[in-house]
Amino acid sequence: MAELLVILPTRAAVLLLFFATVSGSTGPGSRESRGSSRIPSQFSEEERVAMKEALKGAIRIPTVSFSHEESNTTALAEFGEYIRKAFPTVFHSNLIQHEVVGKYSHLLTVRGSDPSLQPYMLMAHFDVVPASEEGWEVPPFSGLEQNGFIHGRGALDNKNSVMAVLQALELLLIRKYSPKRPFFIALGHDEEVSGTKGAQQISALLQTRGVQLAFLVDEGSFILEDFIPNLKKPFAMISVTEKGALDLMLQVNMTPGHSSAPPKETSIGILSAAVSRLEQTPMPNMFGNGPLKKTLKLLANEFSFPTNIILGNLWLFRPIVSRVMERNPITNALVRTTTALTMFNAGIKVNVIPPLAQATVNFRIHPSQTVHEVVELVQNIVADDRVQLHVLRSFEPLPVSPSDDQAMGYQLLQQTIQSVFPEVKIIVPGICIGNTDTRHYVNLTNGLYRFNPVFLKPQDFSSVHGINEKISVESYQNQVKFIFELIQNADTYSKPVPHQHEL
Ligand SMILES: CCCCCCCC/C=C\CCCCCCCC(=O)N[C@@H](Cc1c[nH]c2ccccc12)C(=O)O
Ligand SMILES: [Zn+2]
Ligand SMILES: [Zn+2]
Repeated sequence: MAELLVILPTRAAVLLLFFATVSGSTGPGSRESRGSSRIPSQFSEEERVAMKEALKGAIRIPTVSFSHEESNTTALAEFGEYIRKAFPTVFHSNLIQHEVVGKYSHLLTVRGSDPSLQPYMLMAHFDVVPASEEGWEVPPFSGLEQNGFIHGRGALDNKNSVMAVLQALELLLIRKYSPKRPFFIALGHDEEVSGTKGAQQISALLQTRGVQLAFLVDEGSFILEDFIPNLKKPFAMISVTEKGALDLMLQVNMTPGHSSAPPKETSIGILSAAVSRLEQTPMPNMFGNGPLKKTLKLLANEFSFPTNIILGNLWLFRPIVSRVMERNPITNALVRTTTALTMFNAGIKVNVIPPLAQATVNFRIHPSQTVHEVVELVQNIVADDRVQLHVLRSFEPLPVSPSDDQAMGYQLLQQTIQSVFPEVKIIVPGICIGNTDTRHYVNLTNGLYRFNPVFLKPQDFSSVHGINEKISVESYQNQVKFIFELIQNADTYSKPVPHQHEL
């Protein structure tokens, strides 16, 4: 029953017709169709060159999201034209319905030859954060290839995924592959400014159509290398949850006056003390709650003595492990709600005691806390009635998606990682410390997975939203290979028989 594509009556006719109709030469019944027989993920030299050139072209379009109100809309529209030209087979296929949503985002509905199978969704976004040329080895929107790397803003976040998904589908269709399981491709244009015009609208549209997804895959985690001292082997982390967020504005209003006779305390002084208290008082360490325990348990075997024993016996060593994790900013973000002072505004003239001081603090909420709990903690830490708190935006941490042997999305990712990256022996569930468009789809599925099939080192992580963002040509080609295999694996997936427990 769960395998059924659930569609509400309103749009049922249109969508069922689209999913079910077998038409043209690419239909599963036709002689030309490859049906769901396995196609090897081998690409010619010409195809490999075309792949990387297509990514370079995508990077050259400066699809920058500056703020909620401001983005480079000319570039966003150009990007839409670009993908249509780069992937003609996808955009002309009668298996695929293409819709532009929220002016610039793209939703592709890929018909499966077996519409009774529950669809899944592949997600990515093509807007990027701004990049000035300062500090870059090559201009950020040049898409230049140097020493085997394609450079530029979006190379890792997240034009690589947009292009890899479309590229893999293009190559499958060229080989006459006809997917069995229906799926969606959702390409957002405003993820960097929270996805309300893109992903949120796509999600609303799919909800009106009554779509329920088996699972979805978005950005948000990688195959990590050198992130943990003493763990030399790379490990794939599939994020099964994501932190919540709270943007809190702290404000102090005081009577303005002449700076020659200042009061004992000013709005700036009061606010500075408040935000300093927040910075100096970290939110509670929540280690031991949530999926991190499973992550560490799976990683434990990969360490040598005594770390393997320590991580394998958290019931005993929990206090030590949680303290060690606090020392590094990334692992610290995994164990608690983080507090980041990101904006501060006050003062109008050098000789005026300012009436107003404002600071904005960005909290990323640990999966075992709520927005309300964090606001209460902030009130207690600030402990000053003169400091007003205004919630600018908030959302709760995302639910934890299943990672057991019955979880189709997780199992498919795991299986595909094992076949495309045989050198990666460790695959663990994890927490995404940043936010993604995934959260707009919580009503559509409980299988929300964040994973990019790309190797990432700490210095690469710094390049995301930083300088010298780049991806190796080999890495990108493997990403295409991964999607190429994932789509086929989704077509041959069968639920494992649950373990029989002996009486
Ligand atoms: C023991 C295990 C060690 C594990 C190490 C973990 C390493 C972390 C590696 C990768 C982390 C990837 C982070 C993904 C970031 C997600 C995308 C992003 O940057 N989003 C932005 C913008 C954004 C999108 N929606 C919202 C909503 C609210 C605020 C901001 C955003 C972001 O999170 O700021
Ligand atoms: Zn991103
Ligand atoms: Zn980003």
